[in-house]
Amino acid sequence: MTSNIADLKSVLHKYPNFPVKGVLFEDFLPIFRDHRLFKKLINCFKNHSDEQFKDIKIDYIVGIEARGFLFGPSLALAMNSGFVPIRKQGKLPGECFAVEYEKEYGTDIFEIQKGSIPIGANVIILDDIIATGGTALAAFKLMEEMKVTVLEFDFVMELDFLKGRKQLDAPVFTLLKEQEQALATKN
Ligand SMILES: O=P(O)(O)OC[C@H]1O[C@H](OP(=O)(O)OP(=O)(O)O)[C@H](O)[C@@H]1O
Ligand SMILES: Nc1ncnc2[nH]cnc12
Repeated sequence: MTSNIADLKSVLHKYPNFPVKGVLFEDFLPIFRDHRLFKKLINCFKNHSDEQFKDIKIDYIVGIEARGFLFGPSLALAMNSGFVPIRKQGKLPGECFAVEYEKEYGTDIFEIQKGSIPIGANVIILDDIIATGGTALAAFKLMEEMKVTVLEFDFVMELDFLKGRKQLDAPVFTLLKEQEQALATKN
């Protein structure tokens, strides 16, 4: 596991002042350019879930637009779970639950299709990064509307200094912890 983590971390790239001035943008897209790293990413999350939820069926991976869509369906397939998307407003047909939220660099509205997850199902919410936690909290609120159980939030990266996980009322697992980011941003 440790060397897998180091391999995955080695290809991450930071872009200062993107998409707005003052934000240090964490890009995890290079992971997908190498199928071996992509496979490691999926295996690491799957191994974690197998250990963490030995006797619990994870019914659905709920992926957050857009980057949660890049690896959510692959992880769901590996875990024999379904995949359900949370999308930005106006993209999903049919009746939806909606919630407005604030993130590190702006505001948005999320939607999920009513009835896309059965009441009482066990879900994991998946995204690339937790920054302020506004996005993840909005996803959680949608899960409350759907009356499902959030077993965990899973992220690839976390901006510790923004303390986003404090907002969340469910366990948080971050595959690649990024302790050094606070320093990088201040410099
Ligand atoms: O913890 P927060 O401060 O809420 O920020 C985290 C969110 O921001 C990014 O998404 P973004 O809204 O940029 O959308 P995208 O994935 O569609 O580019 C990222 O993929 C997370 O979803
Ligand atoms: N610093 C950051 N890098 C990448 N995605 C983000 N989403 C919110 N903050 C971000």
